[in-house]
Amino acid sequence: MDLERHQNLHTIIMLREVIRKWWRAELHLVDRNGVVLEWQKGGDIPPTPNACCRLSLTSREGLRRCNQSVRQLHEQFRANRRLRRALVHPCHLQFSLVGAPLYVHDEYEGFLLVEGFLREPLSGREQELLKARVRELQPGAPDVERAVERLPVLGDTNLEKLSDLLEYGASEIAAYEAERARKEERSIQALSRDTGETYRFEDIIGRSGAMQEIFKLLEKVSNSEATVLINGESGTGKELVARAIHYNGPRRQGPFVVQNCSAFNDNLLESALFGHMRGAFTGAMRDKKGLFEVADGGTFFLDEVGDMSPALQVKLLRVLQEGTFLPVGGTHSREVDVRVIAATHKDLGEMVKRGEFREDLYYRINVIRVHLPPLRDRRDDLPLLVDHFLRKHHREGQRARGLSSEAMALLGTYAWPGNVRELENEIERLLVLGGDLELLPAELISSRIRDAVTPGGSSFLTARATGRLHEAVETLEREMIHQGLLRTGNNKSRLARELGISRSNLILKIAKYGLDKGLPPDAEADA
Ligand SMILES: Nc1ncnc2c1ncn2[C@@H]1O[C@H](COP(=O)(O)OP(=O)(O)OP(=O)(O)O)[C@@H](O)[C@H]1O
Repeated sequence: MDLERHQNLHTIIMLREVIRKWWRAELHLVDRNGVVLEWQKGGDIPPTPNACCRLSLTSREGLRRCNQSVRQLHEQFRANRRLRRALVHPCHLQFSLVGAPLYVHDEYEGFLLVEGFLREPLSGREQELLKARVRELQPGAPDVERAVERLPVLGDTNLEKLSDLLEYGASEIAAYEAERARKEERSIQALSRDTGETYRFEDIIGRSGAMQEIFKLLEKVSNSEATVLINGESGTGKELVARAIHYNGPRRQGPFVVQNCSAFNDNLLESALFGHMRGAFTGAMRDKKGLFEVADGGTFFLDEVGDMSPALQVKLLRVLQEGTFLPVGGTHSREVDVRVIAATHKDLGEMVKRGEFREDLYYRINVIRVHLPPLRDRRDDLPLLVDHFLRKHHREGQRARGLSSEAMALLGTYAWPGNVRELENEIERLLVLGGDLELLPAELISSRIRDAVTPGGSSFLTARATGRLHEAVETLEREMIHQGLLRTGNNKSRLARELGISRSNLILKIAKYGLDKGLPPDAEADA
């Protein structure tokens, strides 16, 4: 357990300040072995507000005695797992310690400690005795008189408050660690999905006839080593399908490498694909591996293969036929074992006819063809995809269960030029804007989409004549409040008067619809 990290938690920093200010005492974290984190640093002990403790801790013998007291308290906690409340323990020099045990995932991890306070004021004689003992530890120390005069004294009530604060600090650390574990678990899951499971066929969503045909084909394709050509408009899921083929096939343990052939100019693309030798061109300071070598033993997804220059088409053909290539500036060819999956939104057959794409390469990569239909041709898949993306981009604690029937109808009418990617982005945006709404209303859909479906856009709200009445009423209510907040500059009293409802009712509705984000401050409330 990294207690250093806990030192910097906001709660712990605040607690430390409060304890210093109210009781002139110091908060420490003690680890599961009973070691005070800050006292480990040898002579580098941070200044504690209690000057007597400071003098004691900076002497070897004083530090030993303090450590001993801390260890005794630690032993009590360790020996009894049922002790979950703060305990007070005597220290030397007539001081006391208080500690609250820290349990993370039900394991004892140490305790929060405050040292250096008296339980009762000292009599004159006791003060003299204390001064003498401090001087024994630190002969010649100045200001011992003053240090003893300013000692913090904590009666029962104060000690109770301090104990509560320490227990609160311990519970905050435990909550922080629980949240961290949850996050780690989530990112491990995400990582493991990323290395295979995400790309199961189940993650390709679609039940339309066209998609059913594709699934059948993918089952066969994955188990083979054949080169695949995926055809489809941008955003139809070409890369998703390529990954699924790789991660469901015999090369799943090997790398999956992606390169978009339209992203670079010819020279850069050649060097990216095949690598280069040092000095091959200005700026080539050292040998560099190409992506074909990186993909050795795995799959190389070449996106937009139709944008490759004729010179590179020749090189690609050679890798496909012989498994060899020459790095830029190289004299010896290299050998690789790579499965190629190529993709394009262009009609390669037509390009061959026009002489823009090599015929031999076309036949070499077109062994198996997968055609991904655009979203507008498989609208049956829309509800499934919407549902999938709502789940994919749902944030913890968010209420959104779905889209209102009106919103769904709107999406169903749109032409989706950007295909599934555009739909995914739209759902992600709706989830952000929808705040805590259970059903995401049509009014939140991008104006680009609304205008395309119902030119003029805003007529959508008034034109509505179907669907559930309570949904329609909620949509209208939300819209009126939203517009009103913008119009009045978040003046809730004025808006409540305009709407004919009480201010508190308005505030409740604003919270219900998640409209309180991004508005200017309510000047009246501030006043
Ligand atoms: N059938 C599908 N099921 C689930 N998600 C999909 C589907 N099709 C596409 N997506 C999602 O849409 C987004 C775009 O998909 P992808 O990048 O695979 O498309 P592409 O055809 O390769 O696009 P481009 O040609 O622009 O590179 C990704 O987030 C992908 O997960």
